[in-house]
Amino acid sequence: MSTASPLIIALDYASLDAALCMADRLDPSRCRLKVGKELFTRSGPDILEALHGRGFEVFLDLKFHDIPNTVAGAVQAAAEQGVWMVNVHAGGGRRMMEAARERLDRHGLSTHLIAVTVLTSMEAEDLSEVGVSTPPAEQVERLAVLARDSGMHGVVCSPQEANRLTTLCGPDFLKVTPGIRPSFAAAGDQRRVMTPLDALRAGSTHQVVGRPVTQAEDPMAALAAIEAELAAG
Ligand SMILES: O=c1ccn([C@@H]2O[C@H](COP(=O)(O)O)[C@@H](O)[C@H]2O)c(=O)[nH]1
Repeated sequence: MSTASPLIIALDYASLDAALCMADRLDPSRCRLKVGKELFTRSGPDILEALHGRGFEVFLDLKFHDIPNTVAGAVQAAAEQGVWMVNVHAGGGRRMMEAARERLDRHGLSTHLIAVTVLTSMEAEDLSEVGVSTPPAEQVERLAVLARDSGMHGVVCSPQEANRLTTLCGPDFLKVTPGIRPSFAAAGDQRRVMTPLDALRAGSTHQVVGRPVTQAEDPMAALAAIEAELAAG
């Protein structure tokens, strides 16, 4: 089932059972789901089958980053399992991204392919330690333009950069934004954050929300509060 909601709930759980327990409280008409490294490493493709069987569209967030041939094969494997969206690291470069896109096109696979720019947990100091002296917002812009030119359908960025990327890359370019923190939630390890309403107003096309919902005392109440905030926009 497809949904008009911009919300993607991150199922960051250590077991298939725990993830499905949460999925069974959610409704595919109200959100999409994201499967990341921890859950996929524990459960393998079974989790995708289980979520698809429950009617959810799934973002497989494995952030592939390797040589072009390897990434193209991994993206093809993900798309053949029917995921709605898959991603690579833009830092893998133009040839890697082009190879991934070309592989999808060659096999007629319509999965959305996006690229991670700068992780939302990183700030200027973190970038500087890995040899990037450019400020985060500028680095995001550089990688987003490269991603667009390499055939990506959009990027993962912080909502703080969404507005500028709409100007740079066009309104149809997807801005998938983790780093969503409602006023009631702690930032934790995230650094470049925004509230759901501010992210919506900034032009985020999809909002990834994990712990503010999954670790809330009452996850359904937390989700409803986020939906109410978005409805005000
Ligand atoms: O830059 C990025 C890329 C991916 N993520 C993922 O999004 C969720 C966010 O979860 P929260 O609990 O809401 O912080 C998580 O699965 C990350 O792996 C990201 O945060 N930043």
